[in-house]
Parts: sequence; C-alpha cells; structure tokens
Amino acid sequence: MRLVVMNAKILNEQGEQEFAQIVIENGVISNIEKTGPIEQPVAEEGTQVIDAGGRLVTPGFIDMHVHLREPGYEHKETIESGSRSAAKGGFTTIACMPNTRPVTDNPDTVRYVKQKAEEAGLVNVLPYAAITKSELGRELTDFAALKEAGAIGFTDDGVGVQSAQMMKDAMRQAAALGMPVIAHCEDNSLVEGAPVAEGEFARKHGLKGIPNESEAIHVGRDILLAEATGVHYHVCHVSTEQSIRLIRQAKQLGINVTAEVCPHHLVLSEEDIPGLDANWKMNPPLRSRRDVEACIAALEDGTIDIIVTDHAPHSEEEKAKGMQLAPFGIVGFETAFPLLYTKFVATGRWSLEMLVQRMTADPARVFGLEAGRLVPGAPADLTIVDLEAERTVDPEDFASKGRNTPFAGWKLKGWPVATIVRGRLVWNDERELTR
Ligand SMILES: NC(=O)N[C@@H](CC(=O)O)C(=O)O
Ligand SMILES: [Zn+2]
Ligand SMILES: [Zn+2]
Repeated sequence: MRLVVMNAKILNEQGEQEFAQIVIENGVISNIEKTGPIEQPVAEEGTQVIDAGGRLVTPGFIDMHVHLREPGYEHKETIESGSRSAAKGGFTTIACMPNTRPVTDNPDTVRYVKQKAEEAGLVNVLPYAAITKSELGRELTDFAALKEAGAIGFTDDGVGVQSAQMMKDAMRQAAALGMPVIAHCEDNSLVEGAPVAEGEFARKHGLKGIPNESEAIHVGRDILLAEATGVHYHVCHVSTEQSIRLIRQAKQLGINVTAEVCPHHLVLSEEDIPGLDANWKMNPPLRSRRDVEACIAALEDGTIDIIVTDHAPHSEEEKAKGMQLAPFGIVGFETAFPLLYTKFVATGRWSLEMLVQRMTADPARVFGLEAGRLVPGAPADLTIVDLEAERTVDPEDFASKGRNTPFAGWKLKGWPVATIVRGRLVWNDERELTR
C-alpha cells in the first residue's frame, strides 16, 4: 500500500514552512521530497494520492491525557466515539486514563481497552493503569502484570494519592520496571467539596474555593519522592504558579520530572466564568489570571513539557446538575489546536513550530514514543491543518458524545482537515480535500 501526500507544507528545521511531498509505504514514511507546488499528481497504479493543497502537514498530534470512559460509562463516551473525536481534532495517538468502571487496575481491563481501540481502528490508543486498586488509595495494583498487559504508565487520575507512603511505594515499583508515575495532584483535606477555585467568582457566588496549595502540596511532596526513588514523575494538568515554581526548581536539580498543561488553563481564568454553568467546571479549576500567565510562561520556557487536553466528556444530564453538583471535566479534542493556534500563534506570541512541537515531538520524547516526527522510517501518523479556515465552535458538530465545553460559540482559526494514522486516512473534513 502506497500513499502520497502532495502539496504539503511542512515545518523545516528553521521552523519555516516549505513545500514537500510525503511518500508513505506500508504505514511508514519512506521519503520526504522537497518539491515545489505540483499541479497534476502522477497517477500510478496502487498509489493513493492526497492533495494537501498547500496546507500545513504536521506529525499527528499526541494527547497523553484523555478520558474515553469505556468500560462502564459508555453513555459519556466510548473508545470508538472518543477515538473519532480525537481523529477529528487531529490527534493520532492518545493515552487514556484508568478511571473507568471497573477501574483499569487489572490486566484484563488493559487488554479490553486495547482490543476495543483496535476494533475502532482509528487512532493509536495507549492505556494507563491505576496506581491503586479501584483508585481508592489503599492497595497497590500489580504493576508488573499491568505492564505486561500493555499499560504504559501508572496513575490514579481523577483523584490524588493521599498517602505519601503509598506514593513512595508506587514510585519505587514503577522505577524498578522503568515505568513512569503520572500524578493527579490534589490534597483532599484542602478541597472538601469546593467546585471552583478560590477567588472572585467563588466569593461572588458564595461557593467554597479550591486553594492553589491543594495542587502544589502534592507536587512538592512527589518531587521529593521522585528524587528519592529515581522514578520518572509526570505531573498532570498543572494549573498553579506554585506548582510551576516547584517543578522549575526540581528540573534545575536534575530530578526526573516532567509536566503537562491543558489548553483551558492557558486560555481561561476564573474571571472568565460567565455564571453558574457547569461547562466551566473542571479539575483542576480555572484559576487566577496570574496562574494562567505562569502556565503560559512555563510552557514557553520548557518547565511544562507538553500540552494535553484532559478530554473529559460527561452527559448533558450530569452537567445540568449545576456548578456545585455536576461532575468536573470538559471535552477537549476538537477545539485544542484551533484554540491555541488562534490565541497564541495567530496573535504572534508563539511560533507555529513551538505549538506543534508541544503537541507532537515533546510528548513523544517525554514518554519515549516512536512518533511525533516527520522523518523517513517513522510511522506515517500525519495531520493536515487548514490554518486559514475560520469556524465557530458548535458542540452539536462534535464527534464526541460529550458536549461539555466552555468554548461554544467561539470563532477560531486553524482547523484540522484530515488525519492519517499509519498511512490510513482515518478522518477528513468533507468540506475540504475533495480531490
Ligand atoms: N479533569 C476533570 O475535570 N475530570 C476528569 C478527572 C481528572 O482529570 O482529574 C474526569 O474523569 O472527568
Ligand atoms: Zn486529574
Ligand atoms: Zn484527567
């Protein structure tokens, strides 16, 4: 099977866009030819041609923090619908969290997730396994068996590991297996049922506030434990200035820590929440403008390594319960790139290269994945993006079952138009690429 993506604009080493033709054989990039624009594709038998029409072609986006909800919460999302949503957002590899029902704390569930992803046949799905049984924080799972079944790291995402001893034991075991520990950092004793961050919004609406220390205390604790155990420690959805300070210092000391940030924490602060609408409720919560600025600066200077969506679909009924009672989480796949392109690249603050790198090469580096680069020999996972396309976010258009986004009605630029996984076109926008 041969596929040629012609009239692609790719980013070269200098971060400039240049014309190229990408040749793919058996799911692997076999050649990248620097050609000028081509009018007529050479029709060769057995070769499929996709004309990118001068649009940007990047390595497929990688999202190392997503919730696919299956098994157990298929009314929110399935591995199929989540994979489709990912493909539509330009993602070719996603890593899914274990807070399913049952929790992915046993080899059978890891295998089940992999099997379902294969049946969906859309994007590469990498499962995480839980640190503790049922994510209850009481008993460690069988790390060796979970690794053997195909888990790529350990996390109790959705909840923080409250016991320092439990976390230390987890890190020791993970380190021995050469596996990372991925931490949702939250000290429950400082949170106690608060739905939003401490701040103006919470005060105005008489709601309990989540303080910044609830996150940073775990980050600080875990950095010390990572230093002691030598594990690769990765911090989930960083949202506070204080956590960033600790991560920056840890990196300077040579401790093996990496971190991620979500688009919403780069774009929104608690001051932006329009009212008691639970589509603005997520964990960690939207924080102060100061925290947002710290997150942006940390991503720019590399203190935060990667961008993840934390795609967290919930049903409309669940989100209709209101700010206090609705579950935390917002969907993210289908708005991530246009949102960040519009807010940071189109405005001139970031280079296009930086944004693409934080969503491709950097996650591949952090997690040791063979992906994220356009080079001969690499798996042919590609995303075609129309940087000029301008559209309004309409949740009814989402491939995800989740409609829970704060970005409904936002006018954004830079939309993915086609997604290629292992040399196979898994999604394309019918409005585009009609040739
Ligand atoms: N981020 C969220 O607000 N929610 C996530 C859990 C999590 O990522 O902690 C979910 O599973 O819904
Ligand atoms: Zn989390
Ligand atoms: Zn999450």
